[in-house]
Amino acid sequence: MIKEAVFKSFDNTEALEQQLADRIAAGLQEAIDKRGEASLVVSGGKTPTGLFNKLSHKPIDWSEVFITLADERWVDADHQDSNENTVRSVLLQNRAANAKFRGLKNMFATAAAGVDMTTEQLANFPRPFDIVILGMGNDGHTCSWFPCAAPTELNTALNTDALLCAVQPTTAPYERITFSKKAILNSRQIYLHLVGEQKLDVYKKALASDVVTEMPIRAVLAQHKTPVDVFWSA
Ligand SMILES: O=C1O[C@H](COP(=O)(O)O)[C@@H](O)[C@H](O)[C@H]1O
Repeated sequence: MIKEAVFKSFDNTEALEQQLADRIAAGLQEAIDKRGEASLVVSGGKTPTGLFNKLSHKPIDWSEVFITLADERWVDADHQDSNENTVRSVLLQNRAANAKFRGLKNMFATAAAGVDMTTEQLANFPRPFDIVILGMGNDGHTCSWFPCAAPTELNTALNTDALLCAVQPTTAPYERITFSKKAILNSRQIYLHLVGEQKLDVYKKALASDVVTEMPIRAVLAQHKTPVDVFWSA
C-alpha cells in the first residue's frame, strides 16, 4: 500500500487546467527569480493539450525557460503522434514561443542508436528539473516506462544512472526514448496530470501495491524524496 500523494480533485478539466497552469507558471517564475533560469519537463499524449494552451499565455520570462519532454515516440517531429509536434503546436505558442525547447528525437534510425546523441544535447539542460508534468497510461506507465516492455529495458529505465534510455513497448506503438526514473526524480516538483474516471481507477490500483514493474507509475508515487502533487478532473 503506497501512501497517497497530495491529491487535488476538480469537477472539470477547465478548472484543473486553470489552476495547474497558474501553479506551473508561478513555479517557473520563482525559479527564474532565484536562479536566473527555469526548467520544465512535459509529457506527451492527449491529456496535456488544454493545459499547454493555458500555460502558453502566462506572463512569465519565457526566454529563461528550458523545456524538454519526459519521453518521445521515435517518429519525426512533424508526425501526428509525435509528442514534440504537440509541444511545438500548442505549448510553444503565444508568450511561450520565447522558451528554449529541446526535443528528444534525432536523425538516428532507432531510439537505441540515438539515445547517446540526445543525452549529449541535453548536457547543459538545467537540473534538478524545476517542474516535471507527468501523465499516466491506462496500463500504469508513465514517461515510457511500459510494463509490457522487455524486463531488461524496463529495469534499465527504472534503475540506471543514465539520463535517457530506449524502450520498445509491445502493446503500444513506436519505439520510445524516455528519461530514466533517476533523472525524473531529480526534480523540485512533479505534477501528475490525470483526466477521467478510468485514470482515477488506474491511480487507485497503483496505490494498492508497490510492485513497480507491474505499474511503473508506482516508481513516482512510492517515493518521498521529490514532491508529487496529483491533479485529477472528471
Ligand atoms: O504514450 C504516452 O502516453 C502517456 C499518457 O498519454 P495520454 O494520451 O493518456 O494522456 C503520456 O504521459 C506519455 O508522455 C506518452 O508518450
